[in-house]
Amino acid sequence: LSYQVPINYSFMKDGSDAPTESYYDYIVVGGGTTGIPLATTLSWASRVLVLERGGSPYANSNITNLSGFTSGLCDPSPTSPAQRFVSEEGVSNIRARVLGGGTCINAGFYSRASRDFVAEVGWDAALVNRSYSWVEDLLVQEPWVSSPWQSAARHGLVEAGVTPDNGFTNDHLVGTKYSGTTFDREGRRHTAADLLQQANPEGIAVFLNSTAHRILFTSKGRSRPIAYGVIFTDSDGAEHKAFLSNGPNNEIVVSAGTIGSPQLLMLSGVGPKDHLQSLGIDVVIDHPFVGQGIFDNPYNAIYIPSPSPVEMFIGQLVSITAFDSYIVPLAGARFFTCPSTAAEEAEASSFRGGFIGTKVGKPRSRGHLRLLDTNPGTNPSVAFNYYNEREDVDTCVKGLETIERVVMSGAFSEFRRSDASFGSLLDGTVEYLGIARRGRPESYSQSLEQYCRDTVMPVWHYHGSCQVGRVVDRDYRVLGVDALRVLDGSVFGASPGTNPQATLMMLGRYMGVKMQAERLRTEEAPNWQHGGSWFGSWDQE
Ligand SMILES: Cc1cc2nc3c(=O)[nH]c(=O)nc-3n(C[C@H](O)[C@H](O)[C@H](O)COP(=O)(O)OP(=O)(O)OC[C@H]3O[C@@H](n4cnc5c(N)ncnc54)[C@H](O)[C@@H]3O)c2cc1C
Repeated sequence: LSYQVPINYSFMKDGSDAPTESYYDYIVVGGGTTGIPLATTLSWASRVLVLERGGSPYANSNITNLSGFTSGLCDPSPTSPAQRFVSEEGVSNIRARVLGGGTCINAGFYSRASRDFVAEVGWDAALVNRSYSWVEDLLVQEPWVSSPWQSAARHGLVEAGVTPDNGFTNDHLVGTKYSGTTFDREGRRHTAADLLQQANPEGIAVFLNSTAHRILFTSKGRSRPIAYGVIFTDSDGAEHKAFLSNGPNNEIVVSAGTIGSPQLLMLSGVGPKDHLQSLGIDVVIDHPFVGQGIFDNPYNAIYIPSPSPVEMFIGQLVSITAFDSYIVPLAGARFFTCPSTAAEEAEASSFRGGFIGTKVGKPRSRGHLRLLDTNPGTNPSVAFNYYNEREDVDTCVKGLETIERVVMSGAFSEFRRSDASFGSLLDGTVEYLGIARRGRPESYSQSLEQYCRDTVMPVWHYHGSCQVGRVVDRDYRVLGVDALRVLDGSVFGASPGTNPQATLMMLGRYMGVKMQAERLRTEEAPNWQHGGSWFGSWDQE
């Protein structure tokens, strides 16, 4: 792959250049982590349209360079690739809005799902391995030891008992490990959008700044509704319609992410009947579980000011404990808060220190998502119900106890002030995060449970709003309707055991291979003959 920026794919256009009406074999809504490898793969035997509400990642240095990571997350503009939302419990969160989706704004940590997870969801293990390898060959870099802080954290984790030391592996293993990263040694980010270099340019169209408003269904002469098109608007607000060509295998695939996919289903009349009717949405099918059961991995970090300078470090080192928590060190930048004054900016640039956080690996707490209005640009209202379940709190507390052993280890002593007790670090983190202290304990060291609840933040790995068995079947087809699938992080009923980007890119490739094989089995030749396509008009340019 080439990593020159900006990449201008011949098939990537602004939505304002889209025809008013056009026809495809597949319409993929959401050019993100899962949607791009899917569309890229399908483009070799079909005509595929990708609709992405965000812009191109290639001209934005906050995306393309590691040094822009925190600035990118703090960009509050209406077109920011990192769209913010606040959950019903008041916890600030982020969703992607850019071609490449979450891979353009994430921390780059790359780790395969556990073998148990692959077996539980019933995937073909050989194809899973081939699909992971496809992604890894194209995007994933081996980690490297870049700083003494990183090295001290690693040895501290082993000293704290998170063993064995597994060295470098992309596999999900209990112990401490380095994993792959989508940043290279020059700090350049490699994203799912780069996978489009593998697409067949004749078989794919990508429209940017194109927001899907509604999936069109018909029940005419049928026992159940079938999806046949998508209405979308470009950045000027002009409306376009994309339709499926005739063909038994042609489908719409919603890959708009854990927030965007249930939102689009509901806007299209697929969701809990009472909720849709309360917003005046015509019900296509009563689907009570759309948006229900959403979850996020709660994460609690501890800020450790350092007496020595610290280089920026994210997303390569992790400890996976036997009690299913993830201990994640990050350093060298002011993570988790966005400077809003000149003084805070100055402080951010002179930042010295790091964070060690604990994430509940398999959260039990479940929440819900509901629409606030019928505008696809409005963030739905989401409750994750962090720490509603006792087991999640217990896992957090055990994680904090592990972090205490890391911070107080001999290996880590160079990066901890000599007078710092664990309790003072907990209280210092509460100050750093700007949490009001009314009703809080004298010191959080006396109540780790309360620390878990008071300082919970997301680690942006939410899933579960269109779960297999409740909203989609095991092939990700939406139950009760035809020609419609959902494929992205929303379909998981449980966490893949690790950070999801590896498994979602793998899943896009995996399903692309399977869907293409199904098509080729039932058709004699690639389906190039359908009428009314945009290909004609582009060929004339
Ligand atoms: C800040 C941050 C850090 C993270 N760090 C890591 C990490 O280090 N490692 C890791 O493995 N994971 C990480 N993650 C999580 C991971 O990136 C996400 O889980 C993953 O990218 C989600 O993939 P997806 O395909 O479900 O959705 P996305 O990649 O979000 O794709 C959905 C796409 O659909 C588009 N869309 C939505 N609605 C519409 C619509 N109506 N019309 C058209 N387009 C639409 C969106 O703009 C988006 O591009 C992180 C996430 C964030 C936000």
